[in-house]
Amino acid sequence: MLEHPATKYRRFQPIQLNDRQWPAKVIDRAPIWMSTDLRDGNQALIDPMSVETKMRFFKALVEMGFKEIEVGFPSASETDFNFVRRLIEEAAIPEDVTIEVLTQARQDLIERTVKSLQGARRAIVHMYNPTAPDFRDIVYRTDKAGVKALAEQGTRWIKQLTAEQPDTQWVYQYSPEAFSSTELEFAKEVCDAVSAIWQPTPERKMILNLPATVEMSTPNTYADQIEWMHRNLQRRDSIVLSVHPHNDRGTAVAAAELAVMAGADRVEGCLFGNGERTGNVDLVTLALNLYSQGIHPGLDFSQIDQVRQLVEQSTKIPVHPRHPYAGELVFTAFSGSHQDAIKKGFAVQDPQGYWAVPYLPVDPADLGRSYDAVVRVNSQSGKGGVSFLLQQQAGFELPRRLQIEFSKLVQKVSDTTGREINGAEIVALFEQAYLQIDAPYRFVGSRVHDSSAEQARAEIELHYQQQLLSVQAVGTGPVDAAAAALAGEIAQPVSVIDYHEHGIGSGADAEAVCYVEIRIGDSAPVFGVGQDKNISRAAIKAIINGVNRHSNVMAQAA
Ligand SMILES: CC(=O)SCCNC(=O)CCNC(=O)[C@H](O)C(C)(C)COP(=O)(O)OP(=O)(O)OC[C@H]1O[C@@H](n2cnc3c(N)ncnc32)[C@H](O)[C@@H]1OP(=O)(O)O
Ligand SMILES: CC(C)C(=O)C(=O)O
Repeated sequence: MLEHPATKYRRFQPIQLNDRQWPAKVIDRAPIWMSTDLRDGNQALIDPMSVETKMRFFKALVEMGFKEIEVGFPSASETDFNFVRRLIEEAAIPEDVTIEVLTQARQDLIERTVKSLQGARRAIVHMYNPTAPDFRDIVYRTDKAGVKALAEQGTRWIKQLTAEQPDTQWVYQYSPEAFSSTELEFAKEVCDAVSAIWQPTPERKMILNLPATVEMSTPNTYADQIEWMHRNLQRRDSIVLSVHPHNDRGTAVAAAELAVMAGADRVEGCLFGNGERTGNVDLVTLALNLYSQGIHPGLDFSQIDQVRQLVEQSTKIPVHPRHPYAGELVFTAFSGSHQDAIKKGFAVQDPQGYWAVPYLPVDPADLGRSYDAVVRVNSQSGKGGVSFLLQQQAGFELPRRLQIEFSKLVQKVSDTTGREINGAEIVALFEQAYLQIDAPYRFVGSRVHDSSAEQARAEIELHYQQQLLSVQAVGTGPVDAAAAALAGEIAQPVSVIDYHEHGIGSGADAEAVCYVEIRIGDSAPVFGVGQDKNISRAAIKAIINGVNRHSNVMAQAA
């Protein structure tokens, strides 16, 4: 890299628009969307789409709700020409959808373009020519007058040729290519000259599309340019003002949003930002940004994974796992504090109320994404994530101190293996550590007699060192009685510090789970967990489990 990049790169000059209005504007409805996936997106692919792929993509765009779809550049290739013909001949274009095609301002190309549209009910013919100084000097070796004359001439050709096919309802779109690096006064002069020839009316509007063909400035500058055109263009009431941002600086979404605040009625772009170089503006992000503000975008992304698959298969370009709203990882938290907040958010989320789950800007379910991937556990995770998965996968709702203890175990495994621990593995670890412990004592059976409101007698049968034992005691309830019975057996006091229970499942499959924290003698407290269809048996199993775990800890320490 250069030490002094200013010797090579010129700074983009800001626009003098001191009374700009757009910063105070709020977007309160969706713009008109135009998908150019099948044109700008397609022209940027290593392998452009076949007719079949385009057809599948077109149908999916229609299902998503797009009403304007640029389907190709029919004068460029047989594939594009044939695709347009097929759409028309197979009547594949719904009544409320308008197809659009692109052409250069060249007579032969315009003729072929208009020909491709024969029989269309309604069509947008989109003509472009570059207007910026670099293009004038380097590519066209002409001056402003030459560029303007080309735009005017091309418009006349289109007007004349489309008039010969009066059964089609024609809409004309003009783009001063490289608008955002064109002198504003000159861009307006060319656009005004074009609209003067086409003569749009408020009832039969034309589209003026102002592209950031290469994104050159911060989005506020693009917004200034759009507001200036919006305020100064002639025949504004007969014009649909459209924007077409590219993403060279990575700010196309912001540029499009500010441009809508600045007066744009319409946005052209591609799904997930496919398109030339760094891509066109991403229409999925734009639409879902609106959705997350409570504004319906008029596009349906309720099966976002299917949309992503369609785009990946058609373009052969993967969508980044961190792509807003659609990436594989964007509704996933690995880190402990995020998981903790998400878990608490889900616990209090009112299904009918405003969405307020921390770290999740929208409800994944609205986009057809499951909650399964919301929390994933690795060495960066804490108790919140571990207990969330344990609850989600197996229904266990651990008390807080047990969450802390168990998450340390999971973290140790994750640290040692150096990888993610999935939900099934977490459940297996939990069962191994807390449920599948039946030595030295194995529960065989139990009976609890409530002798009075304050007293219960627990009789417990146990298997111990290949013998069947029977222990019994009286306590204030089944838990207290079971603790006393086990205390007698191991000849040490067993005190219950904490007790929790809950149900898992429903109907005939319902089970109770009990968690006890017990202290045996003066040693450190241990947890015991018991699960059974009968709640008293679940509590007794939890005490036995705690005694076993204590005994195993002591054996390991010895
Ligand atoms: C910003 C954008 O995305 S614009 C869309 C770009 N998309 C595409 O180019 C994809 C489809 N294009 C193609 O397949 C080809 O370019 C074709 C078939 C349309 C034309 O191919 P060719 O005739 O071989 O010419 P090529 O594309 O090289 O065009 C260059 C010539 O067209 C002229 N030209 C380029 N754009 C335009 C335009 N918008 N209006 C008028 N003339 C133009 C150039 O000045 C150049 O003229 P020259 O030969 O006199 O120097
Ligand atoms: C044809 C125009 C709108 C274009 O694709 C661009 O400028 O990027």
